[in-house]
Amino acid sequence: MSDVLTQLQSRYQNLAQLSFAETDSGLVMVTINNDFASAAVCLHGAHVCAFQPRGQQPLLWLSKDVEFKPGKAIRGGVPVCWPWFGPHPTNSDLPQHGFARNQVWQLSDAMQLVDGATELLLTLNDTEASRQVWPHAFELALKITVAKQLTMELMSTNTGDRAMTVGGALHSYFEVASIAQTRVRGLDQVSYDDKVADQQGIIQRGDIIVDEEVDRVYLDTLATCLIQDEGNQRVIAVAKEGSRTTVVWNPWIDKAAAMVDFNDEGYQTMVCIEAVNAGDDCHTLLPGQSHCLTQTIYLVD
Ligand SMILES: O=P(O)(O)OC[C@H]1O[C@@H](O)[C@H](O)[C@@H](O)[C@@H]1O
Repeated sequence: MSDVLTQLQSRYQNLAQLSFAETDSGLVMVTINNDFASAAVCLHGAHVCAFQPRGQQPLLWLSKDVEFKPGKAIRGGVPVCWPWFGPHPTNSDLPQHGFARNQVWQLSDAMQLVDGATELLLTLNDTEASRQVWPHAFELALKITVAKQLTMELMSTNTGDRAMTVGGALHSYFEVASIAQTRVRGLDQVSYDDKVADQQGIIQRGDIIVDEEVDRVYLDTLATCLIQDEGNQRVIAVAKEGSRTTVVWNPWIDKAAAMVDFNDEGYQTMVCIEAVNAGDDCHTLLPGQSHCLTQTIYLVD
């Protein structure tokens, strides 16, 4: 057992809602169980791997071929993409979706709230290595509240002495019974860039139906999306704040097959709805300033 695991178990021994374990590769996983839901959070990437309201099916999709490896992003759940979304704008040698999802975060605080929900605070600060990739002093904090709904608040703070510009995403993978019986509502009439067709400024007409590879950047939208998961007879709501960009992604057959950590059939039971800061929706923070990107997911009653 690693020192980190022993320390966490001792520090939170009185918080019965939490338990700690390690993957074979040494990543620390926090499991949360309360009256409302269960969840699992990996300290590697501050990655929510699972969320399941009591008596319900899981809301988040995790690849059956997921790899828990130091330095590698976890396939499924909610990767935290930061401080940029997608490829780095000027240097293709830098990692896609930034570096935060490949770092080990600290569990800075955990508590039971008065209503019985659980709150975790995970933090990541700049290091010598991060400053070589991205030359800024920062604190990144992810507050995760596990209740009937799952709320993730990603707070970026400039702790340095010059301006920094942050983009990123809460890149949530949702589980559906069958993508053929799924619709995504909430983006009707919104303009989007289609990364598959390499076309800009297309207008969404009606609901989104995923019957091919979909990789779309919806612009200037604050909308709550509703995933109508007919096969499970449920509707998952995905609400957000601090983001005017929503990405909808499903890799479909060929791209799923090309990813070693994405099981070949997995595209049939998932869709990503991502709360994003990208393009002109990035935020320039002066010293001491912060930006908060929030995503909340829940089942519609
Ligand atoms: O494989 P990654 O780096 O986790 O990215 C997955 C997908 O993430 C989405 O957000 C992008 O729009 C896609 O283009 C990308 O393929």
